[in-house]
Amino acid sequence: MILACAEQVSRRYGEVLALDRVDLTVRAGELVGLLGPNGAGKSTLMNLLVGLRRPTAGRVELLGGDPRDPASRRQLGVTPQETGLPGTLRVGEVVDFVSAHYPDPVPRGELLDRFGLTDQVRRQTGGLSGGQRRRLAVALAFVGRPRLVLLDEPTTGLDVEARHALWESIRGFHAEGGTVLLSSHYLEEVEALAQRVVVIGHGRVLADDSVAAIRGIVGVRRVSLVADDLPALPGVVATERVDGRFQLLTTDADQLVRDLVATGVTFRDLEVRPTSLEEAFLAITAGDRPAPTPA
Ligand SMILES: Nc1ncnc2c1ncn2[C@@H]1O[C@H](COP(=O)(O)OP(=O)(O)OP(=O)(O)O)[C@@H](O)[C@H]1O
Repeated sequence: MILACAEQVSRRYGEVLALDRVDLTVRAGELVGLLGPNGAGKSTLMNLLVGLRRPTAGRVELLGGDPRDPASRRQLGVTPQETGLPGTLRVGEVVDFVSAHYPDPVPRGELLDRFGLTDQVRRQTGGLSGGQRRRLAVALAFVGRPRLVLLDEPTTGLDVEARHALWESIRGFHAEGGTVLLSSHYLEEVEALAQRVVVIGHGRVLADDSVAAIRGIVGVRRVSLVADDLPALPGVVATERVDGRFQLLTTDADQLVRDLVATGVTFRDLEVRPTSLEEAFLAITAGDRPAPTPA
């Protein structure tokens, strides 16, 4: 059963095409990661799916209806990227306020316990640490026992321990049958939680596949060196020459370096480093673009 979908959705903000003919389907019971660099269009897609904005073109559906219709959002839980909590209200009061909107909310104690906020129940939200505030914002998405939860970069600003605790809560919800769409910059986070990853870059869906398949793509390394010329080498996904340095992208840097040495070509100043997510995807998607002319 499909709980959320976007079909050929585009969204324009003036001159900026934030989403370009995006297709996405989230089925009941899935935990889907939306992965992409800054400005890729993740938040825009989430905002369309929850009815905060309208697509410029294409169609979005949420829980069988139009997301802009409040009835479609009754079984939805959301944590947007930025949340404002009333600073003078206590944590317990905020939870009670949100709970009051639902017929069968998760009991306050249980919710706070699940999100590690039990000791903060009497604290004013204005006095919480950034991480505690974020945990509360995420917890509120779960109050109404939603069928589907959309979390926009839920662990931003959390330290490692808090991040892992939050992952546990999200996993717990999913294990009980809940459906989750969560966005992240971090492959590590998506890997820890999701089975399926949708990669977005420059407003387009670049990949929609299993975590393992995406891992393979993002495992690209950048081997860079200075040389007068280089022969063609196996396993190179993309080659660039910038300021006299060759930049080779490959999924097996060790083998590439062995092959390079075997060619006998003279080179110096060898560097091997991981590519950023953005670089990796640019490289993959630039596959059919001609390499830049040597400087
Ligand atoms: N309200 C807006 N007005 C104008 N441009 C916008 C607006 N919201 C988003 N954009 C632009 O749309 C593009 C996609 O932004 P979006 O926030 O959806 O990306 P994102 O993947 O969520 O990024 P981040 O990871 O930085 O949150 C960006 O170029 C952004 O500047």
